[in-house]
Amino acid sequence: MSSPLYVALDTPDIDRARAIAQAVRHHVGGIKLGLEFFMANGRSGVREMADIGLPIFLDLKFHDIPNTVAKAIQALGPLEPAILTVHASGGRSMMEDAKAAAPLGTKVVAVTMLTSLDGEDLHSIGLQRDPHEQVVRLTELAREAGIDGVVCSGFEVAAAKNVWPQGFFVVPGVRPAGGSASDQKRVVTPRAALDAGASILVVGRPITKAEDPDAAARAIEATL
Ligand SMILES: O=c1ccn([C@@H]2O[C@H](COP(=O)(O)O)[C@@H](O)[C@H]2O)c(=O)[nH]1
Repeated sequence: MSSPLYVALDTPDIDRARAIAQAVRHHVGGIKLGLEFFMANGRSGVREMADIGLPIFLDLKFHDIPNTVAKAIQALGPLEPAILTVHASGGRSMMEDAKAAAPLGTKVVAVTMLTSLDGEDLHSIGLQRDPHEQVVRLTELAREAGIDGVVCSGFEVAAAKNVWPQGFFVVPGVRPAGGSASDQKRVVTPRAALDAGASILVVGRPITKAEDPDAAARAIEATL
C-alpha cells in the first residue's frame, strides 16, 4: 500500500522541488504542488514533476463562479492530476461543476477551513460558527455536491468522517511532535491525524526545510 504522506513542495524553484522529490520519493506517497510552484513553472513544470513517477496533488484551491472554475479545471485536464482542490465556500454549484469538469481519475476535494485559521479568524470574517461546526457544515455541502472529499485539520477530521464515512480526507497542518507550527493554527501530529481518520497527510516545511529532507520524511513515516 502506498504511503499516506504527501510532501508539499512549496517553492518556485523547480530544480529544488525536483531534488527534494527525488530525495524523499521512497518515503512519500505523492507530491503536492501549490500556487507558489504553479505560478512560477506552470503546466510544463507540473509535467516535469509528474515524470518523477509519484501521484501529483495539484493544490490550486479554486474559488470563483462555477463557469470560471469549470473552465480552469478543463484547461488543466491534460495534466490528469491525482487530486485537485477547490474552496467549499464557493458553493454547491461550483463544486458540482468542478467535479463534472475534472478528468475521470482525478479526485476533487474541497477546502473547508484553512488550517492557518482559528475560531477568532472565523468571527473576524463574520462567521459565528466554531471551526468544528464550520468544517462539518461544509463537509455536508461537499458530500451533497458529489465531489470526492474535503481538506480539514486533524482536529475536525473525525467529525467530518462521521457525516461522510465514504469521503476522502486530506489533512494538512501536520507537525511532528514539538515541531514549529509557523503560520498554521490548527496543528496535529501525523499519527493523530491518521488515527482520527485522515486519508492522506500533507507535510511541507517539516520535510522541505529540514537539513536532510529524506531523513525527515523517514522519521515521519516511522510514526505512521
Ligand atoms: O487548509 C489548508 C489547505 C492547504 N494547505 C497547504 O498544505 C501545505 C502545508 O505546508 P506546511 O509547510 O506543512 O505548513 C501548504 O502547501 C498549504 O498551502 C494548508 O496548509 N492548509
